[in-house]
Amino acid sequence: MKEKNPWHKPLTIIITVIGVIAIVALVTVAEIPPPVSAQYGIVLDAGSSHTALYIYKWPAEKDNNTGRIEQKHSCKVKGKGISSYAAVPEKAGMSLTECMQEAEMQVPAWRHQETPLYLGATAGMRLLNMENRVASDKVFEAVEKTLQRFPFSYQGARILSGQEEGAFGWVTVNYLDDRLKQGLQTTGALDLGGASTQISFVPREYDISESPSNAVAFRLYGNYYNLYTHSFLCYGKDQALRMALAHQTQSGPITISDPCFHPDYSVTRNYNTLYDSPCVSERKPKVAPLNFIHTGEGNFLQCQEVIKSLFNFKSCKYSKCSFNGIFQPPVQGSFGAFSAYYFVMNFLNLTDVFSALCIDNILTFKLVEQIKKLHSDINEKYLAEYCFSGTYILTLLTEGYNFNTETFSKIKFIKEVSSDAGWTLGYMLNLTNMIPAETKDSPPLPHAGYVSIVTVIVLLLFILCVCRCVWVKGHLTLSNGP
Ligand SMILES: O=c1[nH]cnc2c1ncn2[C@@H]1O[C@H](COP(=O)(O)OP(=O)(O)O)[C@@H](O)[C@H]1O
Ligand SMILES: [Ca+2]
Repeated sequence: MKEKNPWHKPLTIIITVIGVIAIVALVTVAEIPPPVSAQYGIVLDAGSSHTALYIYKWPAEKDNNTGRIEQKHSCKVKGKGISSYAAVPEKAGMSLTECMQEAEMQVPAWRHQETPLYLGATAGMRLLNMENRVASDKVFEAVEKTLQRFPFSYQGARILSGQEEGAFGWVTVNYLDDRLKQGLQTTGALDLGGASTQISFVPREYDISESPSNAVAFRLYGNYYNLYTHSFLCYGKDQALRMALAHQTQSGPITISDPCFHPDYSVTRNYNTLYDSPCVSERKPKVAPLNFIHTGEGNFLQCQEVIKSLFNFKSCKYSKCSFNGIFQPPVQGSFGAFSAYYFVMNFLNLTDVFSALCIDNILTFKLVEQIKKLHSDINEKYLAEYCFSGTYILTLLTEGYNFNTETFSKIKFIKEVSSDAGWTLGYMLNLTNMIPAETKDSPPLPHAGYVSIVTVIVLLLFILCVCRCVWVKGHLTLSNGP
C-alpha cells in the first residue's frame, strides 16, 4: 500500500497561494522603474561684481521632498557683473554664453527641456534700476535673449528683493546643514556682497509687529520659523569703500591719505567714477579736480573711525536697532558668514574663533609691495583692499550688528557646506517647491525594501519546494525499495 504523503493537500495549497501572491507582487513592484535618473536645475547669480552659474542635481524618483540636492557644477562668468554693461547691454547677454554652453554639456541632453533655468540679480541691478530704469530693463532684455537661446526651461530673470536675498541665504545654510528637516535649532546667515549685505536669523524673542518688513515666516517640513532679515543696500564691501572714500573727499582734495590702505599704496582715482553710484552721488563735492591721488597710511584704529562714520547709530524708533534706524533684535545662536565675509576673513587668517576684544591688534598693514610678492597669484585689487575690507567686516559685525565677544565666537566663516553657501540654492528650492510645508508620511518601506522582501519570500518558497521534492523522492525510493 502506498504511504500517505504528509505534504499533500493543505500545505501544497498554502505554498501555491503564497507563491502566486509573491509572483504577482514581484511583477507589480518590478514594473515601477528603478530610481536611476537625476533631475537638474540651473540658477544664475547675477551679483554686483560678477555672475556665477550653479547647476543642482537631485534624484528624479524623489521629486518632491526626500531627495537630497547637490551642487553638480559651477561656472564663473568672465568679466564684471551684468549691471556694469548698462552702456552696452547686449554685452551683458553675450557674457553669459560661455557658462551656458558649459551647462549644456553638464546636463544630459535628454534632460535639457525639463531643466528649469533661473536668473536672479542682486544689489548691482537694484542700484542700476534706481539710477536708470531704462538701462536696467535693456540689460534684462539682452540677458533674456541669450538665456532663451538655450534648450533649458527658462523661468525668467528678475531682481531679488533684499529680503528674498537674505531669506534664501538662510534657507540654503540651514538646508545644507540638514537642520530644517530634522527640526534642529537654525543657524543665522550673514552674506556680504559688493553692493549690499544681509543678516538673517531666528531671534529668541521676536515681536514681528515692531517692524513687519523685517519678518519672513516659513513653514518647512512641518516646523514654523519666524525669521528676522534685513538687507543693507550700499553696505556691500565695494560700495562701503566708495562711501569711505566719499567721506574723505568731501572737500574735493587732490590727495588723500587713507588709514585703511597700506603705507606705500598710491593710486590715481577719478572723481566722476568714484561718485557714479546712488550710494554716494548726492555727496559729490561741488568743486573738485578731475582726479585725486589715493595714498595709504595703514592705521587700524583710524580706519575704524572712518568706517564708523558710515553708520548712523543715533536715531532708533524701535526697542533696538542695528544702525541707520533699522530694527534688529539681539543676535542669537550660531551664524554662517559667507561670500565676501569668507574671502576676506580667510585671506586674513581670521576665520578661526577669536576674541572680539582684541581686534585692534589684528590687522597689521604691511607694505603693499611685500604683500604682492607674497601672493603673486592673487588679484592686486583684492590684495590692496583686504585691510579695508577686514576692518569693515569687524566694524559691521561688532558695532553695526552688535556681536559681542561671546556671540562673535559663534560665527563660522564658510565658503560651502557640500554646496556653495549663498541665496541660489534656497531660491531654487523655493521655486521648485522642493521643501514641503509638511512632512509627508513616508511609505512604511521604500521601493527597494518591497523588492527585497518579495525576493526573500520567493527564495524561501523555492527552497521549501526543493525540500519537498527531495522528501517525496526519498520516500518513493524507500517505499519502492527491496
Ligand atoms: O577672491 C575674492 N577675494 C576677495 N573678494 C572677493 C573674491 N571673490 C569675490 N569677492 C568679492 O565678493 C563680493 C561678491 O559680491 P556680489 O558680486 O555677489 O555682489 P552683491 O551680492 O552685492 O550683488 C564682491 O565684493 C567681490 O569683490
Ligand atoms: Ca551676492
